[in-house]
Amino acid sequence: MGSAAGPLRVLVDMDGVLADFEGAVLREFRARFPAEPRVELAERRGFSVREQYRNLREDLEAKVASVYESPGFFLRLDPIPGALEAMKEMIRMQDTQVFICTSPLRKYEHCIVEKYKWVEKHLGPEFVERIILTRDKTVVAADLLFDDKDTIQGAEPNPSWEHILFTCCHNRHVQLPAPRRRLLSWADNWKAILESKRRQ
Ligand SMILES: Nc1ncnc2c1ncn2[C@H]1C[C@H](O)[C@@H](COP(=O)(O)O)O1
Ligand SMILES: [Mg+2]
Repeated sequence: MGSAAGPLRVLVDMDGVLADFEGAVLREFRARFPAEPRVELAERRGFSVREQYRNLREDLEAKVASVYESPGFFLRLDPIPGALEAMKEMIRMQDTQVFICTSPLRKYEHCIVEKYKWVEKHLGPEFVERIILTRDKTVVAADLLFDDKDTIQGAEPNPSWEHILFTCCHNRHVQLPAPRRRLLSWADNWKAILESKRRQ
């Protein structure tokens, strides 16, 4: 893929990259369970918010899950700063195909429809056409995947994309081995990452 074989194909994850999942979990957990201990964003470690709450106290796992499994949770997520502007710019770039690649919760009742509604509300119908919903991102063919999950595994042991780790509260302490790359935020130079991939 890339310049020799056609347009650059870019996958952009949703939770933690376009939509502020972590901020909303903490805000809504605090509102629903004000007397319970919680994990502040500065203390988050590891992708699974559920696992960290379980380690804090076993019964908190179900409580935190009930927050993000509630109707309206995914629709209420705030956009990550700069994400909407970057996506609208990226989709207009020449020789570039942009897709939103996101995994639904196993308990998918509200999550799936609300992800579609969120994209329509914040990015518009042209991006709704570009949603890829999958529990396995390794089988999707692309040049780049911007994603906040530090380890992405699935059926394909050698995915075609380069995973760019998007910095989020739970992964900022992860030391990436060379040659893995990060995007620190949407204010960081995402265009340089796209251009570097075109030249490969
Ligand atoms: N940090 C997270 N902890 C638990 N669950 C999470 C977290 N971030 C996202 N999720 C949920 C929400 C999505 O439905 C899936 C996968 O998200 P993705 O950003 O596509 O990896 O898990
Ligand atoms: Mg994510």
